[in-house]
Amino acid sequence: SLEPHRNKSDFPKWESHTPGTLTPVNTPDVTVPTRFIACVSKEQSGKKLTATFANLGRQVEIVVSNNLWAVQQADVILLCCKPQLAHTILEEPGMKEALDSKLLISILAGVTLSQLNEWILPSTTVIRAMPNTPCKIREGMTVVSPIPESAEAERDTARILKIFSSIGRCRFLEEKHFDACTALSGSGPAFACIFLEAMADGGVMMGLPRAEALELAAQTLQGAARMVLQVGAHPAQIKDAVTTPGGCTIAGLLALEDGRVRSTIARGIQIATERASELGQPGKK
Ligand SMILES: NC(=O)C1=CN([C@@H]2O[C@H](COP(=O)(O)OP(=O)(O)OC[C@H]3O[C@@H](n4cnc5c(N)ncnc54)[C@H](OP(=O)(O)O)[C@@H]3O)[C@@H](O)[C@H]2O)C=CC1
Ligand SMILES: O=C(O)[C@@H]1CCC=N1
Repeated sequence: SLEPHRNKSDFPKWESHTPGTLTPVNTPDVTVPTRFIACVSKEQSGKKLTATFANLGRQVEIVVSNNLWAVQQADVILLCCKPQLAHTILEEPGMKEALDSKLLISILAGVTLSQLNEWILPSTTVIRAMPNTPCKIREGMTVVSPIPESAEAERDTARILKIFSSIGRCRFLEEKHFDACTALSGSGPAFACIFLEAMADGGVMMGLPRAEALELAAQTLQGAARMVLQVGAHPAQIKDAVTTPGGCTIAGLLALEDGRVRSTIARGIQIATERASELGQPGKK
């Protein structure tokens, strides 16, 4: 059994919106997008995306080098370019007007709301979102900045939840936390995969075939993570429940601690946060 490490009242309350949170309704829902347009700058990228969406059986219009036209067609615009390109794209002649009274969602690391607001009209609602790559399999984690108060706030909230809770968990957090979120959940899949690969390498070192070692490592990390998210167990409880006195788990844990595994991982998040804060900032590469 999992012995309690903390008071019940201390347990984290998962307030994220998850797939399935939003129940389908019979009446047509204006917050559900019905038309999708994807913009790229290179012909080659356009061809690649056309093939990708055709394989997925998805109806997406691909537009090459014509962002203005695409924005004119849209109610909700997702800005997904490299951080240093935002300024150029948003300041294209006619873009401000095309964005007038619309919802602009930026997933750009580092680029602040105050920067974005300088490049658009006050009538455009702009929010930040920080998704991660597991969104591709609807297991993403997206953090969204608070919706500014306005007459359209309720509709915008519904639209945002429709988009991001359909591809994983989605929660609102103040913008001041965005660089840390960028590091923790945005870059996190890369950090988790380093750990996953290292676990598999250990198995291979001890004679396990590579494919099986990877499967064991991936399912074990997924299982442990789900115990935290679904059961509400504290990570320390999960650790202690596996750790037989004098057994092999404690032997492995001590070897990991000798390698300063915790501070190394936590410092990785710290450094990535610091780097995220530089992205898209003037004078920084
Ligand atoms: N990678 C991740 O896990 C995450 C990334 N982000 C953020 O997402 C953004 C994109 O990152 P990433 O996906 O890695 O970058 P990519 O370079 O893979 O994607 C950028 C996309 O923008 C398109 N693009 C570039 N210039 C223009 C332009 N002038 N007009 C229209 N489209 C253009 C590119 O098309 P083309 O090839 O034709 O130029 C490409 O499809 C960054 O701001 C990053 O901070 C946020 C969360 C997670
Ligand atoms: O590495 C990056 O800059 C982006 C932001 C979050 C994940 N990847």
